[in-house]
Amino acid sequence: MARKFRREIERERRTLAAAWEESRARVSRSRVVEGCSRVSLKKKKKKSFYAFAIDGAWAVLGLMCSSYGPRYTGLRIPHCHGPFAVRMAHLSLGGGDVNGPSQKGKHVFSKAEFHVLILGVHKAGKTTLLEKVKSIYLKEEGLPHDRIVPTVGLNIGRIEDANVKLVFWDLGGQPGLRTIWEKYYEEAHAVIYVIDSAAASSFEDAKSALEKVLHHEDLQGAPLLIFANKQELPAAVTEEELARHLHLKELDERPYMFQAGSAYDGTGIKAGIDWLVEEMERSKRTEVLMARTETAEKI
Ligand SMILES: Nc1nc2c(ncn2[C@@H]2O[C@H](COP(=O)(O)OP(=O)(O)OP(=O)(O)O)[C@@H](O)[C@H]2O)c(=O)[nH]1
Ligand SMILES: [Mg+2]
Repeated sequence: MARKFRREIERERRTLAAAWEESRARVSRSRVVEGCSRVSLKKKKKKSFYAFAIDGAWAVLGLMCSSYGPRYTGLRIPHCHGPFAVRMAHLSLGGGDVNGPSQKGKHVFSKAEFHVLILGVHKAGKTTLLEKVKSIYLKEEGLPHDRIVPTVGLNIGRIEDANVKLVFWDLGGQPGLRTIWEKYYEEAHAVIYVIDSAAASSFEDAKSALEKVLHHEDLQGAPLLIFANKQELPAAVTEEELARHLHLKELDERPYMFQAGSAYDGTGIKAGIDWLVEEMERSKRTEVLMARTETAEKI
């Protein structure tokens, strides 16, 4: 009886000891888990601190590049202004994608792409101009003049400047083809309107076609470069004379420039494109088109 009683006490003691061991193991296991979570919490805090610091740096850089930077610091960062800066500040201040800083970097460093429409009446020299633009910027031979035929569809040219990508759309200028022009207006950031400065007989047609372009609501605010082409010909009028001939009233509402030049020898092309790029970079229209593209990308 006493032996039986002792065995029961022994069993009870072992059960209690096992329970005690189990509870100790559970506590230490939870400590290990807790320890882990503390470490990952620390890491998380560190990570979010770095993310915050990087975001802050982007914000400062963005604001420095915007119009506020030069105003308050007297420093202007070259080639870093206009919508590019606004975009940088916007992205860095949380307006960008939800995919984190790496995505922001991707957007900030990718070049802005602008679409430029090349319009004008037939034989003004649009396609020859596009070929010259490609040969100047891409440093490769364009099509020889005698192989350029009247345009029926669309010629596309892509070039990259130091800061931007430019996509040119060259359309046919024959009267029956001009109805196609407006299909491209909505997506265009700017227009190059080419005129044969040596063909006075075509000025009236060039003027009325240009007036229609300027009246179209899909092209509101688009910067306009009027390229007075074929300047190397003796009969060519200067850009001032051409401006007098055209006498365009609607021009006051948009950024515009008359540029004399030649698609044959390349004069005036770089100056014209430099002006156009600057105008596109600061244009309200560019901001609107960019916002529209971003929205479309998100959908
Ligand atoms: N002298 C001279 N001729 C030019 C110049 N640019 C173009 N041409 C000539 O003008 C003619 C018409 O040139 P295109 O480039 O085909 O004109 P376009 O405006 O594209 O004509 P469409 O496609 O019909 O609308 C061609 O014979 C060209 O060689 C230039 O700067 N100087
Ligand atoms: Mg053509």
